[in-house]
Amino acid sequence: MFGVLLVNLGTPDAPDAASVRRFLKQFLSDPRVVDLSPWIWKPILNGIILNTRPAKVAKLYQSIWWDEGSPLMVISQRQRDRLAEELKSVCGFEVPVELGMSYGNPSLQSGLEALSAQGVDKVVVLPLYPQYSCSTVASVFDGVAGVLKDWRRLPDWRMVREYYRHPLYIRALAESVTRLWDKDGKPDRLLMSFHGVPLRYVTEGDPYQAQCLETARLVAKELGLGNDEWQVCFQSRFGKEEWLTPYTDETLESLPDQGVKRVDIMCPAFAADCLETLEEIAEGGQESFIHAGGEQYRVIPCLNDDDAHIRLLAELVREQSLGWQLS
Ligand SMILES: C=CC1=C(C)c2cc3[nH]c(cc4nc(cc5[nH]c(cc1n2)c(C)c5CCC(=O)O)C(CCC(=O)O)=C4C)c(C)c3C=C
Ligand SMILES: [Fe+2]
Ligand SMILES: [Fe+2]
Repeated sequence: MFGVLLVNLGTPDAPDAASVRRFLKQFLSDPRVVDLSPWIWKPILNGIILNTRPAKVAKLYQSIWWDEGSPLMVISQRQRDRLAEELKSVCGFEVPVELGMSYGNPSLQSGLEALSAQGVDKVVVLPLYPQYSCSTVASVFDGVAGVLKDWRRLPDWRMVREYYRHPLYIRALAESVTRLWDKDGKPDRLLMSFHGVPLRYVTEGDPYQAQCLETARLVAKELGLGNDEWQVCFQSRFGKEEWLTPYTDETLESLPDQGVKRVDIMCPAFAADCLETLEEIAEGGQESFIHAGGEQYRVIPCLNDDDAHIRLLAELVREQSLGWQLS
């Protein structure tokens, strides 16, 4: 029987310093995320970051936390449930879909074990990262392989590596924009803000930046935008190294002086709204832009559990499972 492991990054169990610390420790100890030599990185992580950052970041999580839990978790659960419904109606039989997070709970291990317990021996692993990066998708690969290395009977498994130019993805993003524009009009500029990575990862071969630029170009084309009507930037810089530029915060601060007073911003690298979109972009970004003289700042939600997004995810599963005898 075939099933789906839906994967995202993960999030703390609660918006308090202890939970955030536990989450950050696991996340930031992954050499795919921070690739510095452990001799250099471990003392910085354990001595400085894990002593200062959790309390600060816990406050940020508190500002976006929902009654049901962390937005990323709540939305991921809805995506899981809706994808299972969609696959049932497309395939005509039940397809188990489980959630597994790269860091925190539910883990990749619990997701894979839950699938196995339902008799699944063919697994499509679907990381919810449209653009491939070594810091995200490759870490999912490591995580899944790390679980399976202890199993006697391996499932057949395939992983969606990327979907940055899938027509259904591009269309879903474009429709999320036109929904706003048809109702409330166009801005001066559409910003597409992608999560950043250290520039060095890209110079060493990570195709992430090129894939982000291609996603943005295709969305702009789908929307029929001229060159001065849209722009790409990169958010969530971490640490001292140079990351992909232009940085989102600096871009927002510079636009009003260039006469761009009304901005719409979307985050195509995030399949679900989370701390990085609800706090950094929706709260922090708005403040930077208005403070710099901007007049109108609108945030376009992530695709979350939109119908068009769920149809895309089902199609990715279908394409990945072609050639399997499904039942
Ligand atoms: C340390 C380096 C980091 C890299 C490289 C990185 C890449 C990366 N991350 C996402 C998606 C998400 N990141 C999220 C939170 C988050 N990211 C980092 C650091 C790196 N990310 C940190 C330290 C944190 C935690 C918060 C903080 O301390 O600032 C999240 C949100 C999780 C949530 O709970 O809401 C997501 C999603 C992508 C797509 C990516 C590379 C392409
Ligand atoms: Fe991140
Ligand atoms: Fe951040």
